Amino acid sequence: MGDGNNPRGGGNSANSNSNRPEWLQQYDLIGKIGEGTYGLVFLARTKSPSNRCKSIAIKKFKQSKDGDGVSPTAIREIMLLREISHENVVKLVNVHINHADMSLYLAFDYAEHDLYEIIRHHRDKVNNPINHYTVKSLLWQLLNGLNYLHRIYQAPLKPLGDNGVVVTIWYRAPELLLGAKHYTSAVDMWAVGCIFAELLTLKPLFQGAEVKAPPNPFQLDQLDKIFKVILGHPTPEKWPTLVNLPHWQADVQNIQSHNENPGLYNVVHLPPKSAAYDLLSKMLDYDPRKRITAAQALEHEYFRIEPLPGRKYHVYVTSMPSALVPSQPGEKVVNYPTRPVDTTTDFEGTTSLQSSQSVSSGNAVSGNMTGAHVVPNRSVPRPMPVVGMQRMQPSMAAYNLSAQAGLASGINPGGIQMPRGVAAAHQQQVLF
Ligand SMILES: Nc1ncnc2c1ncn2[C@@H]1O[C@H](COP(=O)(O)OP(=O)(O)OP(=O)(O)O)[C@@H](O)[C@H]1O
Repeated sequence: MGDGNNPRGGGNSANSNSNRPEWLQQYDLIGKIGEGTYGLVFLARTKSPSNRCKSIAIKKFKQSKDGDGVSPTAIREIMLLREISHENVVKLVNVHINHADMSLYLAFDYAEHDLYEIIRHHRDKVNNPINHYTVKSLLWQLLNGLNYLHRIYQAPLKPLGDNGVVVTIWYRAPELLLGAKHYTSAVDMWAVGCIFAELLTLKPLFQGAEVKAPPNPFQLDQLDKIFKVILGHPTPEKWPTLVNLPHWQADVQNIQSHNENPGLYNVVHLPPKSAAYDLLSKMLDYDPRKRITAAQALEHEYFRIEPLPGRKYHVYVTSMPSALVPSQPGEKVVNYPTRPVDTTTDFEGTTSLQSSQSVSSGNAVSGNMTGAHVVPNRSVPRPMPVVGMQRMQPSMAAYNLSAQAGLASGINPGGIQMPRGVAAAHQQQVLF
């Protein structure tokens, strides 16, 4: 891409003869690093003299379904992201529209690691739990970013779409599984609780099997895992609004047939009187109205006792984020793997016929190559996408609230030229 013709500037593209827009020339494309619901994500390096070799994550949005310009989803995300500035939330640094085909590219600060890789490293490679300081630091940073987003994006909360599916099933709050119609900040806190437990045990806490068709929020196996395996089934005494949830009424027999549970503390191997367990159980309170908020969680005793959490992702010591620096002198430094990069895929998602190779993103700046391997296919659910010790994507609630708030007050998303069809789509968004 560097020469405006070749997407990688290194001559190894499958698509070297396509016409590249001028803005692409400020980057060297390294390769594909991920794929989400809304498009592909690439690692690139800036080429400007002041910013030489700064790693950037470029997210290319899929075209809207009708092929009619930039999708309302993308516009919503940009509007939200432009307002966000927080040390624990990944930063949007640039927005580009390729006018030839109206494709949209968002450039973010690059997050070197993610929780999935850290957990996998401990589980599969080193066979050791993550140290308490790191768990606490990751959790604190996650809560700090989330608290910022929840402060910014408050009620009214976004009604869910028809099938209500918004969060990877393993991290989905019970009220959503039982058919709640609104996405709330309490939903995020449930997911944080699940992630906290997973950081402690290196295993997803509630690993239900998802039934995808027909689309339905009611996921019996997931509810089973929560009610039967870990927490016991909820009662209207403890959760009064439970009886109003559509699937509680409809499937009450099915749900209530389970009684036994081993106790959460046994599963996460925490003393029941510990501060860590107290915080975890408050994040996993069935009643969303009683569930601890991000602000309350940050004030919890767990974060006031030793080891105190490392709070800033951008303070690097021996080129590692502070959360990953061991707390005790003499404690072993863990060299976490950096994000794998598929150097064979270009911005069009076209895979070259060249042999597949992977660049350690951590070494990308110095140009080092590692051995050949491709980006692992993460077909199973993984820790909620909002998470990353360096990276946090806003919650869906935040996205949608931003869209509503922004549109209601007439905010233009950063002077972006609106392609055909976007204005009409905007109008539709404010109607729900
Ligand atoms: N700023 C970033 N730095 C490093 N990697 C990133 C960054 N943004 C995204 N990625 C990688 O790209 C993947 C896809 O990101 P994307 O934001 O498109 O989707 P997601 O949030 O993972 O999932 P979904 O959008 O489906 O909820 C991520 O899982 C991550 O591996």
